[in-house]
Amino acid sequence: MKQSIGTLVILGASGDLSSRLLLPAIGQLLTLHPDRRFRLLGAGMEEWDDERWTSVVRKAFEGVEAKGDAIDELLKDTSYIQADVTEKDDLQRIFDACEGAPALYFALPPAVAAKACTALEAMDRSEGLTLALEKPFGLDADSAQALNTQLLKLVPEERIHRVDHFLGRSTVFNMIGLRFANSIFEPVWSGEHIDRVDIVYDETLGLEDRARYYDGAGALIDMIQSHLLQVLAVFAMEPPATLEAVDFRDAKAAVLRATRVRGDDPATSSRRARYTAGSVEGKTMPSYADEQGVDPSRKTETLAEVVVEVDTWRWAGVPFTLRSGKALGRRRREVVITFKPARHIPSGLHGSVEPTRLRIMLAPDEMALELNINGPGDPYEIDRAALTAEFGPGELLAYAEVLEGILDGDPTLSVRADTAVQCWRIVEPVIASWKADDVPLEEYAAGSEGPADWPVTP
Ligand SMILES: NC(=O)C1=CN([C@@H]2O[C@H](COP(=O)(O)OP(=O)(O)OC[C@H]3O[C@@H](n4cnc5c(N)ncnc54)[C@H](OP(=O)(O)O)[C@@H]3O)[C@@H](O)[C@H]2O)C=CC1
Ligand SMILES: O=C1O[C@H](COP(=O)(O)O)[C@@H](O)[C@H](O)[C@H]1O
Repeated sequence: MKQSIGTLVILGASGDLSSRLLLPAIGQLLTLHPDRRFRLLGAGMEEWDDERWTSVVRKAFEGVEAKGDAIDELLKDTSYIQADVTEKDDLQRIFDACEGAPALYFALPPAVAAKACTALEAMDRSEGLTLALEKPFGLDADSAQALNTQLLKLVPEERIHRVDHFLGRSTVFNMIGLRFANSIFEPVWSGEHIDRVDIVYDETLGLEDRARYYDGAGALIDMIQSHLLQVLAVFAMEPPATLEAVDFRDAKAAVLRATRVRGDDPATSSRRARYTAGSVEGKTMPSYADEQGVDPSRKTETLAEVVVEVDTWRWAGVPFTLRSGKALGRRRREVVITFKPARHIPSGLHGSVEPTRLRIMLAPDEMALELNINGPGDPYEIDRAALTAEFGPGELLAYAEVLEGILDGDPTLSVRADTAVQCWRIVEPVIASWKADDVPLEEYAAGSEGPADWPVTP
């Protein structure tokens, strides 16, 4: 541990991200790594006082059974500052309450985060200030580039963390171990042997009262532009020499620079849909368009699918389908690698032969290698079998992993400035094509697998 941060400040502390993901992660981190100490400040628009804030923190900690001296100390000393974080004077009050070097975690809608940075520009900033910004980083490639430039006026690059919590998920690193620590996978990890790759993140969750943010984002920006492209980058990278920040982030950046919508044709390489009323896991769900705070005329998609290609020697011609949606009937979070058919199957063998598939599941962390084997009974009959393994959960929650990087000033799991811009560059043609209505907004009933006529992902 080489923690340099004395105070962690959550800006937007009364929001969903803070209570549902950040506070539990802090609780877990301090329980498992009790030698860490820092002050926690919450700042938000809500008229909360210290007591109310502490009860929110305590409840989040209870949810992860957080305990120990570090937890008790944090709870004794944490406080809440009611603030409009786009106002200089309010930010000054926050700095005044910090002990040691502060890290500002922007748990804010992206437009508000950008305004807060503008306010920071005009003030004296605390020594050792670190900034952690959530996805989506900026609103498009130009604004992400402008935000990069603006942030550099505030602090040096090594103290800017562009957070993507999928990089803190243990399975994303499991993919690296599986591929590079075994001699059987890396030799077949290319378009020579792989037919297609599907990165799927289907959620049963609906809007969860997040219309204010989500209705302006939709599934493409909320999930594909950030999380799924990061998973793609880790999956498709060239073998890095080390997993140190410089090698790891270079390798990811090279993949994303070579990635573009398949055939440069978003009209044929993307789909979008929105859920109508239905029932998910026994819970009735209203139509997305009728959810509180939604403006149906924005035509926000709740399910998106984009096919991209990675224009490199290794991956030329392999379609990578990225799909994510909400209110679907089945939670499905996996990377599915479909291998090319066997070159020749001796005549005499019968039964249906499907391609070999490797599934890498993202929570629960598991894998399955689906093979054709001669099953029991008739020795000439081909059957299907799956070799399965559990990776086991990582020690830390994804957000705790990411927070540790921020506290220690380790950028390995944070998204590099150029990469954040590349991710927008990849999806921008899709956004433009959807805006022009070149791709119809289809519908699916909440609780279904998506529009009935969409091809099923393997
Ligand atoms: N929620 C999630 O599951 C995840 C969210 N994220 C990202 O986190 C960010 C925040 O999302 P989320 O928490 O869901 O959004 P919410 O709308 O729930 O929270 C945003 C918070 O910011 C506060 N806020 C808005 N403007 C200001 C301001 N000027 N000064 C101080 N506080 C302000 C809001 O207060 P008020 O309500 O009073 O206006 C609210 O408490 C987004 O970028 C999102 O992409 C990333 C991963 C997961
Ligand atoms: O960033 C986000 O991620 C979550 C999905 O991640 P998980 O780790 O909570 O499964 C998604 O529900 C949310 O819409 C999005 O903003």
